[in-house]
Amino acid sequence: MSWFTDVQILSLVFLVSLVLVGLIRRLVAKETLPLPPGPLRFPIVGNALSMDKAEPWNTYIAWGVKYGDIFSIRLFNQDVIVINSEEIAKDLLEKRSSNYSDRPFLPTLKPFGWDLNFAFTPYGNEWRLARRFFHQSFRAEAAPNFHPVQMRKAILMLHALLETPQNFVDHLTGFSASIVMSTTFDYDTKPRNDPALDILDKALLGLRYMSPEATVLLSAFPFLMRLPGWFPGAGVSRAAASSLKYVMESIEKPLQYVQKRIETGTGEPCLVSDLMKRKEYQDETRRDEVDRAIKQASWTAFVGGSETTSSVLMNFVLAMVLYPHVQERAYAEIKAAIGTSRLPNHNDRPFLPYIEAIVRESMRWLPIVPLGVAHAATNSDIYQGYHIPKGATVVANTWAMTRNEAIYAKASEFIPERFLDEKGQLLVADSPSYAFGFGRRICPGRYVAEGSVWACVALILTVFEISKAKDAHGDDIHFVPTFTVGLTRHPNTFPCSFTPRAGMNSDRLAQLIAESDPN
Ligand code: HEM
Repeated sequence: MSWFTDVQILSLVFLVSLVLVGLIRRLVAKETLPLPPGPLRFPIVGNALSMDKAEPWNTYIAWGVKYGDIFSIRLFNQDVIVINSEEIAKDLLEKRSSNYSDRPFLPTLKPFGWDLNFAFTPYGNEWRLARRFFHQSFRAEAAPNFHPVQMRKAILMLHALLETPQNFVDHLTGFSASIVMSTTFDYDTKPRNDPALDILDKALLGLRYMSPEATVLLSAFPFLMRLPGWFPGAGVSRAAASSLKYVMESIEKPLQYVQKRIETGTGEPCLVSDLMKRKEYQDETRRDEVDRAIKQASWTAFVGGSETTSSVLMNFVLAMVLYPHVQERAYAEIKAAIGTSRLPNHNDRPFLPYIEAIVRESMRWLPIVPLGVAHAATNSDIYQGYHIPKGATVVANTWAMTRNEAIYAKASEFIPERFLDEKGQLLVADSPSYAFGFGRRICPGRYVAEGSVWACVALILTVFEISKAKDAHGDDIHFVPTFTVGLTRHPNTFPCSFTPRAGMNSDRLAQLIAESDPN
């Protein structure tokens, strides 16, 4: 007896044909649809030579005005889709995140040792495991666990600022790194010349080679990466060799430190010790995979947590120098909400909306990752009638989003009031989340980052007035801010003065600390 009747077989064939025809049509349509519009491409180089090398986001804004909020360019052999609006970024990177969570290939990644940073790992199982390990310590619900260490380190930073205010950059970077070192490795950094941070500083030099814009030439001519160090023009391969050495050192040494403390039973819980005690780590068959994921989770926390937080804090200090009136309103709010007999802590956060607005504006005003971290399309796609090719690099231009005058009037100015209503209350619950990226790749360190920035901003505003530094004649030193170049951006050091508020000195600070809740 036959299982199917002829009619059923015919219907099945018909259905399968329909699906196949549909698929072929879609494929053909995708291939024949145009790419998003964009500037004229030159042979071989495409648009690579038409961009502002130091600040490509400005070129992207100018092209966006001409071609729209989504446009395409070509950098040598790479299609790049640039998005200048938050709405389109959300449409693609969030609503279609299963297709837009990959990372573009960077020829520098492995040679520089940066493949152990899971922020650049391709979308897949390796990335999933490292992100899951990271998430267990840094997820939103765990953020309050960081409050005591954030306050402790912020208070140490106040002492350091009282002692040597001229070294404020060191104190801000030291504060940011010490929080991550403590929570990731249970390691207390030294106030000066900490060996772990010194090595990290050297390893971080490789970060400037980790963006599609910075590596266009190397993607097109990979042999440049393989030139021997002595060869003229082999700067990149020399930089790669040095980066690899420091990256490996900055990964291995802290892990050995934790391992030793576990063996001697002396350590406090931290991300790495928790991970090393997991069942997966004990499973010999998975040891290599889990070992690598621990390295990725901890090194990415180390890297992601140090430079980012301190960059936002540098923006904050610069804003206080250039917009001094903001401090008066902030201090008045602190005095009115909690008085002058103790320091603010995270429990006061809901009652200090202006401080919150300053934190948000410090992230928006000069975004520290102006082009985010580039995503890549896993498969080809159609959006607004345009073809987005498989493998295309997708860049969300955060800088452009912060400069949207329809949302942020006088966008290039530092105006915390833009986040408040006429009664001084916060307009929306969240900060501009696009500063932390999009979709499945959104920054998983954002909760701890916001808590650290908040602690530092609130405490500095309570204890100090920040102003322009004075020259020998007592006149203000004027300066034009300059900024670092690379994937992340923050002000280079600038002259400024931290003056303790009336009656503030080490004794008074000690008294305030004694009266304060450590959380
Ligand atoms: C205010 C400070 C920070 C800003 C503005 C920031 C911003 C970003 C951005 C834009 C991305 C790329 C997101 C995307 O691909 O769409 C990112 C990724 C990431 N950030 Fe942050 N970040 C900050 C602080 C931190 C901190 C403190 C940590 C660690 C404790 C951290 C860890 C990471 C990690 C692990 C990734 C990679 C995520 C992935 O690829 O799956 N970040 N961050």
